[in-house]
Amino acid sequence: MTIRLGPNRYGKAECRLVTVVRDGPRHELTDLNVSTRLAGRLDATHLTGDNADVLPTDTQKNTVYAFARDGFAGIEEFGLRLARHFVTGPIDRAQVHVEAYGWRRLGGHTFARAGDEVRSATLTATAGQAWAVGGLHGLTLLNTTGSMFKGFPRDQYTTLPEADDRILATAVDARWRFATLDVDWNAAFAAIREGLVGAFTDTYSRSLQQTLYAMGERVLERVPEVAEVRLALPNRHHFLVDLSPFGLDNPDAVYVAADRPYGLIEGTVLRDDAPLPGLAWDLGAA
Ligand SMILES: O=c1[nH]c(=O)c2[nH]c(=O)[nH]c2[nH]1
Repeated sequence: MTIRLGPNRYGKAECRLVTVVRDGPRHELTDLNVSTRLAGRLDATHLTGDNADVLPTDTQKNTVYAFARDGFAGIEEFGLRLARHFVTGPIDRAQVHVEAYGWRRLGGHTFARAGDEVRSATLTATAGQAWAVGGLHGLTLLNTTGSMFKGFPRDQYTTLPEADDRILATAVDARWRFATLDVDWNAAFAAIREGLVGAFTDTYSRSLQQTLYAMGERVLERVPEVAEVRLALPNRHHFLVDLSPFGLDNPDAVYVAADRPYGLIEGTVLRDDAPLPGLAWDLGAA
């Protein structure tokens, strides 16, 4: 029997980091969660415990804080700078994942945490190349009309009535791959978010699948730097309550907001001429 070391990587997970830019009375706040992952020639530490090639995860954490000292032009730029820094010597691949929690401004120096919405960025570097993936998670959207679901096959297990007008709700989980690193990151994020929300709002939806495609398509139409959009949209079902036991009708007024189970609609929308993803999505095996 032969046993060998398979794919491996290591890093510091979830470095929580808040930055304040104090240019005048109007302060800027960022609230981040940064994770690092390094991979390369790391056989020795696993096989013999020789740590000569192991940059401590504690050092990685300190580097994250030090690199934040002078601010950054978007979390993508911050992650890219860090990922490139970590690629040296035996480390031939590095990935930095940054999550940014939203804060709503209440005043010059006062903020309120803004819901569950999270912006993310995953930056991957090798010695010669780098890739950027952005993301938006936990943005819950709901249309009270403009959505139907009908024409589906029926068999002996089908109970779902056809819906001409239903509530459509989802919590957007989107990631997109940039074709280039020459990007105005914050402007791109704003345009992408607007594209996702705009397409959800505007699309007369015959299925959440159709809405998913429209959302990805809108991003690709509006933001030329994006090559590919991956979406996972939970269908947050809202079922009409049967009020007939109480002698009442229900003119599309009262719904149960179901928790589980939920439909999960997933899909990728991409350009025909999208460059190959390389390590953008996955740091990969050695
Ligand atoms: O938009 C929808 N897509 C489905 O695939 C599906 N399946 C289901 O039960 N309801 C819905 N709604």
